[in-house]
Amino acid sequence: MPVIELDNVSRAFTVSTRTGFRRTRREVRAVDGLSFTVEPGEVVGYIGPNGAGKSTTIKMLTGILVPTRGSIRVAGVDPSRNRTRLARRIGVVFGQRTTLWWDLPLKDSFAVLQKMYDVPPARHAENLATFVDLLDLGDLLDVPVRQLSLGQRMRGDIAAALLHDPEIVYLDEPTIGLDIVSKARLREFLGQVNRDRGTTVILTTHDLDDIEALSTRVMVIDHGHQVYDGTLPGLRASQNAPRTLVVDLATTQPPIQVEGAEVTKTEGPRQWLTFPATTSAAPLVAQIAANYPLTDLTVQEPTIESIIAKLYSTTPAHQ
Ligand SMILES: Nc1ncnc2c1ncn2[C@@H]1O[C@H](COP(=O)(O)OP(=O)(O)OP(=O)(O)O)[C@@H](O)[C@H]1O
Repeated sequence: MPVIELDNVSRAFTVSTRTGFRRTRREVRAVDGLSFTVEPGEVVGYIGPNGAGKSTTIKMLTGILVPTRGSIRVAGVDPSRNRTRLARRIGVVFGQRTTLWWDLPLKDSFAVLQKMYDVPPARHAENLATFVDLLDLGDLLDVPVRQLSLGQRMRGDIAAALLHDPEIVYLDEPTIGLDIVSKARLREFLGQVNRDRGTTVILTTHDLDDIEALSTRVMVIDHGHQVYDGTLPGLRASQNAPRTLVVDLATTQPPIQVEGAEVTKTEGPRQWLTFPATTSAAPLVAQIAANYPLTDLTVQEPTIESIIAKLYSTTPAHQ
């Protein structure tokens, strides 16, 4: 049974703008007719350009915002009518803000949360020990939150969001501003929590490496509409973005002639050829090997960045 269900959900805002002495009111549909379900244990990457409606969706899922139209159920309840009850079953992390108490040492914030969520002391101690170990928080527990670096604070925030064993966790830009090592560590931790505890994860991010590392499913939203829902390989295939053959020849040559592929770049004896995603690379490789002094060769898949950019540019709202 789905743990999250949205049925034709919309949320509009009235925005007033002023030009000279005239004030005009305009309706912005941040989310417009959105329907989807999420099964327990899924890790869904929820992506879209700025202003697409991602935060509005997450706010409706946590019950902070009420939809203008449509219905939402999270863990079997309507979030806006059961906000307090639902709070025990969900965890939320906003990369840009902390939910920890600024002046308290990290461990005191954790203690407040234990009381707030009424977590049995033994369970709290067990979770704390696990998270301190996995997130390497041992030396930070006595440090006031305001003295933590961004990466340290983020690890603290993620532990805080998970201490009460939520079934669902919403992560809004959890790796924003972190260095590569911290990002990798956080992704590994989140993957482990999902595997070990079956926690459902909704991940909003502009860092597509987060999605590649963690998500089994990608949902793309643009102008409040869903424009894609499926796997990452499926997203690649749907956009039919060309693949690239990187060919190393024994000697520098003019652009080589290969039927079904086109040279787009040369650099000394190396040449780059693009070919349609629907074509197999094998006959191209055979052609090159038969006609040129081939020494090495690799096939490059299109980057997700290029695929997503293509998807945004082809959605109706942009045309
Ligand atoms: N409280 C509000 N009042 C008026 N308009 C709003 C409000 N909140 C959001 N909007 C508008 O709704 C649209 C969607 O905003 P939302 O914050 O959900 O986008 P987002 O996908 O999270 O963007 P970003 O990636 O920039 O965080 C935008 O046009 C935004 O200006």
